[in-house]
Amino acid sequence: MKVFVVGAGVMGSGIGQVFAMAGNQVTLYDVREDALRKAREGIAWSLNKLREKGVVKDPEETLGRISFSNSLECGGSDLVIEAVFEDLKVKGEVLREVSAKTKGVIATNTSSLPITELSTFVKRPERFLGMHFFNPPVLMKLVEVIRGEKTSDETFQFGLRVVSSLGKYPLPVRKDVFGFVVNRVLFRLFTAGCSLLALYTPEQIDYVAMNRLGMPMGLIMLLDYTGLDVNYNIAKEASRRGFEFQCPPLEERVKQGKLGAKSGEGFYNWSRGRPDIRAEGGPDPSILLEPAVKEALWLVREGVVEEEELERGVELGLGMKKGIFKLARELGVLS
Ligand SMILES: NC(=O)c1ccc[n+]([C@@H]2O[C@H](COP(=O)([O-])OP(=O)(O)OC[C@H]3O[C@@H](n4cnc5c(N)ncnc54)[C@H](O)[C@@H]3O)[C@@H](O)[C@H]2O)c1
Repeated sequence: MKVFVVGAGVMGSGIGQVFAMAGNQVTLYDVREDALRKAREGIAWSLNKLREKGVVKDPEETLGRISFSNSLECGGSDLVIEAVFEDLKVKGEVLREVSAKTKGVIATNTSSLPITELSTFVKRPERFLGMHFFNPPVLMKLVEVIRGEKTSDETFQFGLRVVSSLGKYPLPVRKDVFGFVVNRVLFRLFTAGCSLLALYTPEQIDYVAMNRLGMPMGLIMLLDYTGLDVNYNIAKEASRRGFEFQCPPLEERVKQGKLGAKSGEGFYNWSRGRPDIRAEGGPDPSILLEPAVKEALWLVREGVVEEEELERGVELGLGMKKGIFKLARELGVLS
């Protein structure tokens, strides 16, 4: 298959690499030459690491399947994946241009913009869908495949098949809801964690998230790690689109210039690297989990996703040891 990836940043370069590793012919396009150079270096480095682990046989051959281009000549592609900045205007312009050049399927890797809204920029909205890869695409086994209101059944099924062909799990998101599935669940966990900051320390909350909910990193630490400014912007966008994701302590810190790991301080001090979590007397885990369970139930009831799919998606996307429903039953949140 011929795949054209627009935007060679963190996600675009990873997505291009994944497609090349699965034997596809890939063109990676960016407007910035330095982004293309960095992408080539990053992919070459990663392929060599994967050879050491026995995952990739011939890094040179795999890299040879990727062309790095500053020309948006995507005609003849079977699939175009848009992975530019998370900005409606930028994405709109790119999609309009791409759609004038290809009759192939177009997918967006957006994490928070509605697929249906983005589909207004393309000529054939029935051949448009969401393909939400997780970071880093090479290592994360999950891809949410999102059906917009106008996506045809054929395009949706094509998206699911393509993701399977990459050796990843395609999580079918049958309705275009804000944040899709895994992030909606995560935002509910964040909101619960944030509200408990009035009563507990970040360490106490994170200790429970890691040791009782089986998360690989504590919730408050994850906010710091992914960037408080990034999460603050997502929270604002979420509220604007009718999904309440509030965290006043987050806003306070952003206003003080504390942006998390990247600025050296957020809820934690990162000056000596990733903080150690040792704490006693944290919250009851069911209080942390309950809003996420309600969200998961809503997603299933609304026909967005099926229970087993959601379980698998949360395990793979959030790295949780158990699915949300299983955990909820064990903790007595669900009977
Ligand atoms: N970073 C993550 O953790 C993550 C996870 C899932 C989804 N996403 C989504 O993936 C998309 C890309 O995010 P990212 O983290 O890779 O961003 P990034 O900033 O690393 O990369 C974006 C790239 O797009 C390029 N670009 C911008 N405008 C362009 C244009 N008009 N034409 C061609 N290239 C253009 C930039 O030069 C840059 O190289 C966003 O929609 C984001 O929401 C990100």
